[in-house]
This record gives sequence, structure tokens and C-alpha cells, in this order.
Amino acid sequence: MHLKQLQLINFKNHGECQFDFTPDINVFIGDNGVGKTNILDAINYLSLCRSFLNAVDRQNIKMGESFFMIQGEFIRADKTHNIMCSVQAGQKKKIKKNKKEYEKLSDHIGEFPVVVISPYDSNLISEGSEVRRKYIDSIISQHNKRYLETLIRYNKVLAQRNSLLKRFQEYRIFEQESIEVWDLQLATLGEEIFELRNAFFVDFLPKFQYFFNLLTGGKEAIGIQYNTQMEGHNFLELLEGARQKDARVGYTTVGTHKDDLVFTINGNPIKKFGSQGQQKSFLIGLKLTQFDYISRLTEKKPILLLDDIFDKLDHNRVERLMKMVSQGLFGQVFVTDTDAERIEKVFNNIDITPKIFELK
Ligand SMILES: Nc1ncnc2c1ncn2[C@@H]1O[C@H](COP(=O)(O)OP(=O)(O)OP(=O)(O)O)[C@@H](O)[C@H]1O
Repeated sequence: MHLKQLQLINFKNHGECQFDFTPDINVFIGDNGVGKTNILDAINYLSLCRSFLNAVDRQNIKMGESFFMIQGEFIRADKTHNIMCSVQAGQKKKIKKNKKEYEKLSDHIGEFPVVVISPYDSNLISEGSEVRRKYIDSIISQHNKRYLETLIRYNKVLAQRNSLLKRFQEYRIFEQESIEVWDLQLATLGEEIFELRNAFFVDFLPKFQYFFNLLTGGKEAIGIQYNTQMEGHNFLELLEGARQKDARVGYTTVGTHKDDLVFTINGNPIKKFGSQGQQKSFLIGLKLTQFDYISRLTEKKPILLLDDIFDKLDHNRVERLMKMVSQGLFGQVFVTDTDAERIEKVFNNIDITPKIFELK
């Protein structure tokens, strides 16, 4: 699968432009602010119906204009698919495949997958555990609809239990029978989430180390430590044990919504003990593993968007990365960089000729 052509009208800083891509490596070069990232973002829109930078659609319309349109021609199994995404101020976002509008955006998501690696990934390390939990949940949900449904049901039951606890707290009461109903449901759903998250890590972590080694030359051990109150415990018993405390504080203090994921390097949290380059390598390794995971499970090679990833990586890592993504495992790749000389040197050294787009 690859994107053959892209056309933009009024998308962010771009007025009207069109690009013809190669199925292999495409590189956008230009100074800060010329709109390189915005082109990757447009590709992201065609895949996921949203920006990876700005969640408010209308703010992605070029200033002073009233709509934007992104059109792309994808080739998949020798067939051409025309995807169009448009946003008009005050109207619902439209996604069309071959001129036919989708009723639900979710029917389109996953059809033409992308994986983005960008400087914004650093919040996976710097922010709290909720961001990491959501990221891992999104990877599992992409291929496991049952996981997604269980997660949604868990969150609904959790919200119900919490509003009951809030009432207990407000009125200083406790009704054993009404909380039991929620505990039974929450326990079943939580156990399932716990088991599926564990199964995911068993499959994912060795692959993650493998990709990280390819990138770094194999000097460091990385990991994701899954800290959960549920390890070795029966969830229903945990909930029963916490009922009095929960009623006092007015929310549920135990469960998979409290799971923490700690990213580690050589056994220590990378947030505190990793250099900027190590953190960046960790995130790139993570995203490449996500790529591999999606492509194995969906049998589709996502488009890989590499935004501004060379800074803080040493020369060897940059070359290893480019070599890696230009080999058979990965498909079409888009890269952005400000430094034309660096790009020329890297690709000369690994004997690959990308298609270069210079933006002014
Ligand atoms: N809705 C909009 N209308 C007009 N311009 C916009 C809009 N949204 C963003 N921009 C502009 O797009 C530019 C940023 O583009 P982008 O992030 O793609 O640059 P870049 O080439 O990737 O830069 P860098 O090398 O700094 O990462 C900014 O100048 C910003 O003001």
C-alpha cells in the first residue's frame, strides 16, 4: 500500500499544492515553519481522519479561508483508492472513499494505516501514566475490537461506581447491596483487561528490544514495567477490601484504571535516567515495534511518517534507522528535515536515493 499523490487546498499554511510520491522514501526539506510537518499531518488526516498536532479541525483551515480539502490517491493491491477529507467551518467533517461519503469515520480508520514518529512523542515519557496507558490501549484496540469494547464497558461501570461512591461520601451513607452490583461487573471486565494487557506485553517487549537493538547497536536493555495492583490478587477481593475507603474519598481507588507503565533503560526509569538521545531512541524503537505489530496483525504495512527525528540522534543511529526503514519490513516512508546536507550525506552513505521535495 502506498500514497501516490496528495493534493492540498487551504490546509494550514498551504494554499494549493500537489505532490507525486515514490512508494519508497520521500523527504521534505526546508527551513523551520515552511510547512513540512503539515504535509505529514495531511497524510495523517487521510488515514485517521484527524490531525496528530491540532485536534480542533477548523483551526487547520488556512487562516482567512472557510474550508480545507485534502485529497490522496492510494494504491493498494494494484487498485487505486481516492480518499478525500474536507472541513468547512460550521459543518461536519467529511471523508469520502472513491467519491462515496462514509457514514461513520470509524469505518474508514484502519483502512490505510499510518504510524507517526514525531517530537510530540516525548510526552509519552514526560507525562503521567494515563498518557502511556492510553497509548498502549490504542495499540491493542487497533486490532482487538473485543479489548476496545471491554475497555469502554469498564469505563462506563467505573463511572457508575464512582457516582455512587460520590453519593455515599456526600450523604455519609454506605449501601452494601448497591455497590456489590458494580463490583461484580467491574471485577469481570478488569480481569479481562489485565489479562489482555499482560498478553500484549509478552508479545510486544521482545520485539521492542529487537528494534531498539537494531537502532542502537544493542548496548542497552530497555523495558516497560507493568505495575498493577491486580498482580497476584483477585480483583473482586481488592474492590471489597477498598469499599470503605472508596466511600470515604468518593471514587474507586483500585483497578486497571490505576495501572502504571514505567519506561525503563538498563532497569531505571528513562524519564529520570535517560539522556535525550536515549529517550528519543526509546520512542523510535517503540513506534517501530508498533508498526511491526500493526502490520503483522492487519497484514497491511502502514505508511511511516518520520517528523524531524534526526536531532539528538548520533550519526550511527540515523544511518541505522534509515537503513532499517528502507528494507523490506517497512513500506512507504516520509521524512522531514531542515538540513539538506545531512540528508544527502546519510542517504549517500547507505546508497539509497530518496525522492526529495524542497519546500520554500
Ligand atoms: N490554520 C493555519 N493557517 C495558516 N498557517 C498555519 C495554520 N496552522 C499552522 N500554520 C502555520 O504552519 C507553520 C508550521 O508549519 P510546520 O509545522 O509544518 O513547519 P515545519 O516546516 O515542519 O517546521 P519545523 O522545521 O520548525 O518543524 C507555522 O508557521 C504555522 O503558523
